[in-house]
Amino acid sequence: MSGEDEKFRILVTHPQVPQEAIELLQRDCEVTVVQSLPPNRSEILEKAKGVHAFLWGGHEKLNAEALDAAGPQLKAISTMSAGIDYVDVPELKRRNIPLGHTPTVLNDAVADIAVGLLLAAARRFHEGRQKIETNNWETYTLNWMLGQDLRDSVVGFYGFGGIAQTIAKRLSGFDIDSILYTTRRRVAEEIEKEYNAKKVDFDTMLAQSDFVIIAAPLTKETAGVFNATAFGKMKKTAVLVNIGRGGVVNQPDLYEALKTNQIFSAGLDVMTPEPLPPNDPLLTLPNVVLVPHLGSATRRTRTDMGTIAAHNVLRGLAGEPMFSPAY
Ligand SMILES: O=C(O)C(=O)CO
Repeated sequence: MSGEDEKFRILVTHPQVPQEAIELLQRDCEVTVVQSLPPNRSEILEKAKGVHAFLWGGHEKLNAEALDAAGPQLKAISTMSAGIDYVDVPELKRRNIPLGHTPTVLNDAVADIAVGLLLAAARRFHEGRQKIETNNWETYTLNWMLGQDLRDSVVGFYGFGGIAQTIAKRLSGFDIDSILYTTRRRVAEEIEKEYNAKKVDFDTMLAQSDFVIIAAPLTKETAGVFNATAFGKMKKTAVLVNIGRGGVVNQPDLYEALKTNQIFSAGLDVMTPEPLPPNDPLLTLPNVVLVPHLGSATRRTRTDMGTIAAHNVLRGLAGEPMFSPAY
């Protein structure tokens, strides 16, 4: 489109999408930004009417209702996230609407959080703080608050894509022994060599790993696979880290496994539901470290995610392949 009256119209569905992204879109398009925080569904639906693209800034449901609210001229959408579990992908495909998302750019930030959670859970940071707060710092015993070593450990990954490989790169600095990973498809041989990684079945990965890191998206296949049976196959000394999606874990089963010391500890960036209610039983356990889905929450990453989402949208509008297509 060209000329003042014929500009593409884009709805940005979150008021905190970085200014850099808005400015990119504004160069050639007319941009409307949702103002409510948290974004109000009715405001999104009302402002969607007649737009040609969405920059979908939050994790609000992106479904037929939103697509209908825009109308048949809607040509392109990008999320500002790697995970797209809140998107009705079959519905978008049915309508031939290309979808972009923002993987890769957040690999470093999410990997940093994963390593932080792994160390915090292995070395009992949360419990340690509780000991100080309750005046239970036992200086007299040598065997107090012993944790798990990363050195010479076997690290298991459930999912071995970009984020997992970025975690593996960081862990190589901790002198781990090797990596076992469970995925549908084997990764390239060079990658396996680089990280001393071997593809194994789920049960072997669970049984042989000292640390198990969930770095898989939530899909029909991954939902709830970390359940009582899976925890029963893990080492009693194992540490579980989840930076994928809360739904991959059966949370009541995880609670039981931690409470009964069936596994050693867990570090979670993602959980069910989000936000986790303050009275959730997980919060009563000393051996779980929780952070409120902060994986991609760094300034630089957020800006990069916004910019990539904007490029996705602009390319989609131009009928070109998106910078990072979701399908
Ligand atoms: O972008 C995503 O999907 C995330 O969950 C980042 O933590």
